[in-house]
Amino acid sequence: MTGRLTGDARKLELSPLLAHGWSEVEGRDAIAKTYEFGDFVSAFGFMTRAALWAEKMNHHPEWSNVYKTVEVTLSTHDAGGLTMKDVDLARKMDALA
Ligand SMILES: C[C@H](O)[C@H](O)[C@H]1CNC2=NC(N)=NC(=O)C2=N1
Repeated sequence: MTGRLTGDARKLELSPLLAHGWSEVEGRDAIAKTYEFGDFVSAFGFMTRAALWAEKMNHHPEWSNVYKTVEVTLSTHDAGGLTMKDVDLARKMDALA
């Protein structure tokens, strides 16, 4: 089980994500991003594809959808904070969006 990301490793892994629309969540060891799509079907299609990957990775987002918008928060519940699983899922979601 990979441990929580801390120190230089955390900075190294998070900085590219923070440069691409991800933000650290106040009061939680988590990252979040809001995706805006052209229409509802595109937003839901993204969620569908991302869900299949999340299941394959056995790592699942906390997310919500309102019309064209998908809000995503990632953290590893078993570790109580951010791990490489969150980084990997974030990268995959950005690739799918
Ligand atoms: C039993 C199952 O493997 C665990 O509950 C997995 C499922 N998906 C998960 N997703 C996330 N975000 N964090 C976890 O700790 C986690 N654990």
